[in-house]
Amino acid sequence: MFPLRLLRTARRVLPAKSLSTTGQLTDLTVDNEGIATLTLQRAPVNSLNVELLQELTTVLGQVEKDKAKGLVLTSASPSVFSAGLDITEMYNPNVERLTALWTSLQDLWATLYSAPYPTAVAINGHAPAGGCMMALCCEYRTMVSGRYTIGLNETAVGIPVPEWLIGTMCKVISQREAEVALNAGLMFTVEEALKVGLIDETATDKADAIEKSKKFIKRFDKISPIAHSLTKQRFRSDVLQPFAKNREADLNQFKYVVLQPEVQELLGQIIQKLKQKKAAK
Ligand SMILES: CCCCCCCCCC/C=C/CC(=O)SCCNC(=O)CCNC(=O)[C@H](O)C(C)(C)COP(=O)(O)OP(=O)(O)OC[C@H]1O[C@@H](n2cnc3c(N)ncnc32)[C@H](O)[C@@H]1OP(=O)(O)O
Repeated sequence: MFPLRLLRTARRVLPAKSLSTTGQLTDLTVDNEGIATLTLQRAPVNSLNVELLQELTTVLGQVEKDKAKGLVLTSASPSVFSAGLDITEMYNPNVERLTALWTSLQDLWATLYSAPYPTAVAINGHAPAGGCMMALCCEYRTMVSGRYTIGLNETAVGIPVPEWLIGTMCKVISQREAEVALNAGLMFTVEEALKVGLIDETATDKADAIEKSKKFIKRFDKISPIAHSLTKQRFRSDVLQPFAKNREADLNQFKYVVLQPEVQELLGQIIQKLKQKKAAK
């Protein structure tokens, strides 16, 4: 049996104002054609803390409930799509908050990856780690050309990449390219990302990236929502199903790894480096 939420029967085209909301950390607008644009706006770099993760998952639920035609994800920052998990949430953490951080990340991944509506991302800047994760969940990736990087650099910050994220990456680029990149925490330039298929096309600026993303969503105008959502589900179920069974173990592994003294030391060094970089600007 398929989960009920995947049986998406109809898309509604509502006037822009009826669906738009502005949270503290995100902004949701819906255009006249019913395409939702969700903008990350946690300055300065959209790092994912508990509140942003939870707000994103709530807004995605709203997009589904309101039967938007599709979703474009982007960022309000001029140069960063998202810097990934908020590193300060993992450094000397309160264990309850660390649990909430990982559970909220799991919820966001599962909700976005299994979204029954078409999804595209306009990556308008750097997208390391959790930023890349959100982009990988979408069905189409457009990235603004420039000196930006994208990739899963978790190992570089001391975090082993979980199986569900490896699975998500291997659905997009070849297993060989993924293994080489993830084992060493390598980041891709925009050109490299295009070459390996991590992004689908480049854009000249954010407006162009959003336009290209919307063009992708419009491909589904003549496709039955049930046909789309169930086919998408079938492509992704081999990653989603084991994840659902192993959530608790995944959480425990994350907490165990993050609380190791050597990982704490590494996270402290990264925070220091980011501070020094800022001071040198
Ligand atoms: C087996 C199971 C267990 C394992 C589970 C792991 C699974 C992984 C799944 C997904 C999760 C991933 C983990 C992560 O996401 S870790 C985060 C990794 N992120 C990074 O390494 C990015 C670090 N940041 C940068 O490289 C750069 O900031 C940037 C994004 C390239 C932007 O550069 P820019 O020059 O524009 O900006 P600054 O560097 O000056 O930064 C501006 C301020 O923002 C602060 N900052 C930056 N990044 C973060 C961050 N990730 N968290 C918190 N804060 C961040 C920076 O310190 C500056 O702050 P300031 O203004 O107060 O000085």
